[in-house]
Amino acid sequence: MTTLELPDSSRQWIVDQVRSGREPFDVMDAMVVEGWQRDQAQLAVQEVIHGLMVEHARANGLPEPTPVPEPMDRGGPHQLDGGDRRVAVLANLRHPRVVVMGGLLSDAECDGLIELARQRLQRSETFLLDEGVSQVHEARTSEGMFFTRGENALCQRIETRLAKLCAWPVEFGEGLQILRYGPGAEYKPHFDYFDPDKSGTAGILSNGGQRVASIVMYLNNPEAGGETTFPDAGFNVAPIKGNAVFFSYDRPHPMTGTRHGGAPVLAGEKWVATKWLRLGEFR
Ligand SMILES: O=C(O)CCC(=O)C(=O)O
Ligand SMILES: [Fe+2]
Repeated sequence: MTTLELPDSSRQWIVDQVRSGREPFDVMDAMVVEGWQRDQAQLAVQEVIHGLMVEHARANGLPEPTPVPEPMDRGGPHQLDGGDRRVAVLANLRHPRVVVMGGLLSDAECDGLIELARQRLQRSETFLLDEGVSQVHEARTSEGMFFTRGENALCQRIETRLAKLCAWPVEFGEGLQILRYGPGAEYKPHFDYFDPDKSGTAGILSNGGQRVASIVMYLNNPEAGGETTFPDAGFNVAPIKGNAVFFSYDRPHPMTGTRHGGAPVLAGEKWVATKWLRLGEFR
């Protein structure tokens, strides 16, 4: 993070605004009215908020926050710039940090991913970080497969779009994962980051570092069920073909509120593509 020569009085004013619950964008607007350049106001607010978060983490024995992808910096309040496609903002939650996106993928792209994945599906496994192995687990009753990053033209196009939308380098992303849930299948609530206390985690982190964001893209319309749930927030996202849910987590800790699951499919089937973004380059 760049460090600004911020006068103590300005810093204190921003701290007071943020502590009083004012939204960061409103604070920036007020600074612009006072004559600040918008990009300088943004840097100042970001820096002050980051400082407050580090202070809070140190005081409470929590992991310190890392940078995370932020789609809402990429357009206006309703439309995001995906480069080759405009993507709608359908809902936008600050905590947990969730953005529900409309029309991220075209119908043809959804169908294309399903067709490419169908022959390669296997019962999904869960990585058991204590044992350092991946195993079939009752918490996860879907079937799935992984593409490698940039494996084909369709993956490349979608990965380029996601990188643009999230302002996060393509090289920091894992390959797309495709999941199919049949009737009754589900993915019980979990966190997508790797638990720092588990013995298998260090090995995983040596390539790419922590996961910091997930994008779950819906590839079809299940007849009933199959929502993505955020039980700690009481927030559910309907699986609608072409839409997606983005969420970020600035540290591997439940305080991010990003525990989520795939609710049981009640009728029909559910297909999703999941993209995980890492803190660094993933090879
Ligand atoms: O299927 C869903 O709605 C969620 C998928 C998920 O949590 C994951 O792929 O990590
Ligand atoms: Fe997940």
